[in-house]
Amino acid sequence: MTKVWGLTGGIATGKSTVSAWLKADGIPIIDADVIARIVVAPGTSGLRQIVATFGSDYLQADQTLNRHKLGQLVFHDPAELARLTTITTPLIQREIKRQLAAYRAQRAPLVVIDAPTFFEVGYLQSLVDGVLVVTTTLPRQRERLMARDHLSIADAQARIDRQWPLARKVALADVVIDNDGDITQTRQQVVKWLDATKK
Ligand SMILES: CC(C)(COP(=O)(O)OP(=O)(O)OC[C@H]1O[C@@H](n2cnc3c(N)ncnc32)[C@H](O)[C@@H]1O)[C@@H](O)C(=O)NCCC(=O)NCCS
Ligand SMILES: Nc1ncnc2c1ncn2[C@@H]1O[C@H](COP(=O)(O)OP(=O)(O)OP(=O)(O)O)[C@@H](O)[C@H]1O
Repeated sequence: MTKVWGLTGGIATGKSTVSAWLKADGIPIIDADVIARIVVAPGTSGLRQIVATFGSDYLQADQTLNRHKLGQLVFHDPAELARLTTITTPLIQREIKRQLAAYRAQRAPLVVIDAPTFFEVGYLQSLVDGVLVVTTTLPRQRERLMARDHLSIADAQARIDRQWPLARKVALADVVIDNDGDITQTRQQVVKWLDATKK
């Protein structure tokens, strides 16, 4: 039986940091952010639908999606974000389920689904045995997001505001990973969870 765990948190709270450790430990990761890129690659119906909805201004010269420009639009306007996710969510959902079925067929003992909007999309909770939520304080989250993505405070806050508050996600967690401190403390919490889950 394959055990399936969700891995989520807020933007820049440390999901990728945690999932990189799990991957290094040989655990298969289904990464929703990676899938979100694949389903809008050149030649896909996802990209065609985005162009039909938002216009060809959102394509770069090489015909790939101008992610920065689309991000500036949708992260500042919930209605525009909803128009985008109406296109992307079903495509991402199909690919997550396809990858999960493949790992189950291989009898992988443990699979992790890493998704920033794990709870927001609604369908993922029914696929997993438990959910890990990586959290930090809001000032730390904003500071890390600004530094990593070279964003202004307003742009960082707009992205944070497009997701559920961290407290709401923490309330739904089976296990909380507190990533407010030193990275080694976070690592210890992940190792503890992994040891318990592998048993
Ligand atoms: C708007 C887009 C083009 C911006 O691309 P960009 O390369 O700048 O950012 P990237 O995709 O790496 O996302 C960065 C972070 O933004 C946050 N984010 C992305 N999509 C969403 C969303 N729909 N709602 C809230 N936050 C989101 C996540 O925390 C994510 O880790 C892109 O985020 C996108 O296509 N989003 C819609 C797809 C989606 O819902 N992805 C989440 C999968 S669960
Ligand atoms: N404990 C920590 N101490 C200092 N910096 C950290 C810590 N944890 C993560 N970071 C840094 O904070 C930034 C955000 O972390 P990470 O990219 O893992 O977040 P994420 O949750 O995957 O974000 P996203 O939702 O955008 O995918 C990165 O630059 C990372 O190196």
